[in-house]
Amino acid sequence: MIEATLCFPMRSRSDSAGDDTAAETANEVLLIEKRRGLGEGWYNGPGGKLEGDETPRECAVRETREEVGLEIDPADLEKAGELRFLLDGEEHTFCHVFLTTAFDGEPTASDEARPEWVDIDEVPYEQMWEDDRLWLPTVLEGKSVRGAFRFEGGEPLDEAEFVEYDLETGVSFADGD
Ligand SMILES: Nc1nc2c([nH]c(=O)n2[C@H]2C[C@H](O)[C@@H](COP(=O)(O)OP(=O)(O)OP(=O)(O)O)O2)c(=O)[nH]1
Repeated sequence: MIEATLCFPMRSRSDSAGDDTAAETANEVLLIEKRRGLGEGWYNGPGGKLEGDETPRECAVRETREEVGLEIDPADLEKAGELRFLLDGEEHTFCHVFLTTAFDGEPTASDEARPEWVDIDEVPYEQMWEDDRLWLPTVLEGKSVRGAFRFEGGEPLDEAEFVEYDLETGVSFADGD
């Protein structure tokens, strides 16, 4: 099973750079248009698969740096979700979702990603993974989620059919990840 992360930097519209604005007042989220790999051509948060023995937080920090050039202190990531993606009845990917309002730098495009600040009421769900509309609005409101999403039809996951899901909100997570 693949272990992966997603990171959603947030800011309030009036900010020109990241600061420690409370998540409750943030009304824009940094999405990327993914330029290659799984989910190519769709919007998502920065993120990717864990490498070596890194923790999910370390992975989210590294992927956000590599994809859009923002620097984040791992302690400033707020765990917001745990998502299980199942393909044809088998565990395929376990994804840790983080939010942050504290980061340094300006989002910059890379080979992998084109970053774009988006109003949280204008997230382009029609150009995203089909399940995202079910859990991302809750996450962007500052509530935690735990979900399982079933796909069928074989690899790759982004061409499989999304068939059903379970979702809990307002959950808590074990320390450390
Ligand atoms: N928003 C969202 N993200 C998803 C879903 N399913 C899924 O795997 N992801 C995320 C988890 C990872 O952050 C990302 C896939 O990892 P990745 O970006 O490293 O994949 P890749 O094939 O490009 O891998 P790589 O060659 O760059 O290592 O997609 C989904 O249903 N919704």
